[in-house]
Amino acid sequence: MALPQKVVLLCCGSFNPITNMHLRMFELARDALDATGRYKVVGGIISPVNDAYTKPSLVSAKHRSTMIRLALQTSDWIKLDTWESEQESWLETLKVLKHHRESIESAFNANPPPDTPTKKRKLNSNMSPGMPRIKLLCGADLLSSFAEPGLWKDQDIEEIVGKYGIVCITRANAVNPENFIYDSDVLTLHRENIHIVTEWIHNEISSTKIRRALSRSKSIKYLVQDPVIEYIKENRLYSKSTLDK
Ligand SMILES: Nc1ncnc2c1ncn2[C@@H]1O[C@H](COP(=O)(O)OP(=O)(O)OP(=O)(O)O)[C@@H](O)[C@H]1O
Ligand SMILES: NC(=O)c1ccc[n+]([C@@H]2O[C@H](COP(=O)(O)O)[C@@H](O)[C@H]2O)c1
Repeated sequence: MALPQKVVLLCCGSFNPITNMHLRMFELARDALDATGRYKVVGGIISPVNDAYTKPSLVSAKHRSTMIRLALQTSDWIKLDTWESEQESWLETLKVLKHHRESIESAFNANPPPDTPTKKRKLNSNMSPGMPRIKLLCGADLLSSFAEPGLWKDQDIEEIVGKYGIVCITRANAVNPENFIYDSDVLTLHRENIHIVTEWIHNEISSTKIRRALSRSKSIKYLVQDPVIEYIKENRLYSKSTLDK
């Protein structure tokens, strides 16, 4: 039987702030992919969006990254990567995927596992059987944003789904990903590259609701990691007065 394909999951987003659901997405995705026997998830990357994304109430990437780092203290396989947020401007998600693919390939080629045949090492790195592949991890709302006019380039969607693949977690109040894929020719064409993972423990955790609770001085305990809550308090993030500014 063929060895499972190694996979690194990349989740791009605002993380404003990071919630327990962001962390749970990685666990759900790893369980589901590993269970297929075709994949083995070997890593996870969280890439906070650049400040130039200019979403209302987006706190600085410095704060968002620090909160991610604090939240990841309990994970031994998900890592923060600040490359995207350190760029001069906002970057399309396809470019972020490409950057991480290239980093994984150069790390692999610099230090290939001892059992990789020398010939394979010299070939196009994608050909190496042990080379981890990167997939985009997202919620169903991000998948459905593909249909928002002008938001994503058609060729970016085609390359993301055709060349990389998507792991999509179902989300309360978001579209049913199966229906959404059916409505799209390009997503249907690459259906085998889209892994839908059902979150059976329905919840409505979102960063928007966390910010709203904070602005009303309501507790967010058990929805966000404790060190993140401490950091938010210390830096007075998302209070009514700071959000109004
Ligand atoms: N509860 C959730 N269920 C499934 N996916 C989620 C959930 N929360 C966030 N995600 C996914 O995590 C990724 C990053 O999300 P993001 O940081 O934009 O969080 P968000 O909660 O959607 O933010 P906001 O409420 O500020 O728009 C996206 O792909 C999003 O779909
Ligand atoms: N064209 C694109 O590549 C494109 C468009 C919209 C959002 N995104 C990304 O999606 C992620 C989530 O964005 P939201 O927080 O707006 O849901 C961000 O990382 C953002 O950069 C990418």
